[in-house]
Amino acid sequence: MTIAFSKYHGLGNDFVLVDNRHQPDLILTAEQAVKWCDRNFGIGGDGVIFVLPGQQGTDYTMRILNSDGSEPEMCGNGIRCLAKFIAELETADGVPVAPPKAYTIHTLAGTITPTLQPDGQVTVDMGEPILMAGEIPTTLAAADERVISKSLTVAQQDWVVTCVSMGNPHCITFVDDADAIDLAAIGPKFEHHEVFPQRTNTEFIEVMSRDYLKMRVWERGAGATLACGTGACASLVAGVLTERCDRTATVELPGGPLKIEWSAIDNRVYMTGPAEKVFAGGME
Ligand SMILES: N[C@@H](CCC[C@H](N)C(=O)O)C(=O)O
Repeated sequence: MTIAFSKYHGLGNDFVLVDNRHQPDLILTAEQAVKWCDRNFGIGGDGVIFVLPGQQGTDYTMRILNSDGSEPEMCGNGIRCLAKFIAELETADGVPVAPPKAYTIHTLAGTITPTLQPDGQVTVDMGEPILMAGEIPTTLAAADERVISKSLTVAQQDWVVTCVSMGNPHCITFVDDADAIDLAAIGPKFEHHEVFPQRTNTEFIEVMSRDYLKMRVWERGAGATLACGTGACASLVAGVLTERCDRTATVELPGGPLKIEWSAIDNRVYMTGPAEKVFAGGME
């Protein structure tokens, strides 16, 4: 059977999008998703994203499989791509889509709301950051304590880390030179460290100014990627918690910049950035 797909990316964090609206179960297995994501033998991507019927009163449900087949709770760049994909599907169904247009999306991290903007960007209400160690999860502190500037030894080096969940776990470390980090060598050691029972995404952040952060990321289940939306949000939160940056900042990733705000009014994090369609096709 041939399954139709569309390929999108958000700042080079690339995904294969699948229309799964007609049934509640995923139409691909984790093994198929791994093959589809293969850059030599498949379509190529950091993950496969499925749009399913809404749950609990939401418009739609998003599920995602990382390129290693594991299922994360949320994906920031992916949900911007998903919003554009939904607009594509609705337009094909004859439903008019006029930005600004918001969709409520059920995810494993709760309800997330992306809004298509008239300029083509997508703003996402990413919800409130989760700061308690037990909920991130990490054993770096007691379950009901925050993990702010804690020492962690990884690969015989001492690091100072702050941990934040945006529905998925992030370990943030501030460094003098983000470009000097050997991601392929150190990233897996953070990802699989015993203090992260569900593994972790890791962000290496260089503070350029109070409103400009430079970030490189090693993603759980996907490795080094060109951008990570939840990671950019978590890093901004970590920057505020450690008094390194303002509540609104640009986070520069290898794939380009994201605008991030952690609102002092409602405690929610807002992310704005692009999402682009690359091509469409069919896969066995
Ligand atoms: N790239 C994504 C995050 C995707 C999930 C991540 N690899 C995980 O396992 O938590 C983003 O833009 O947020």
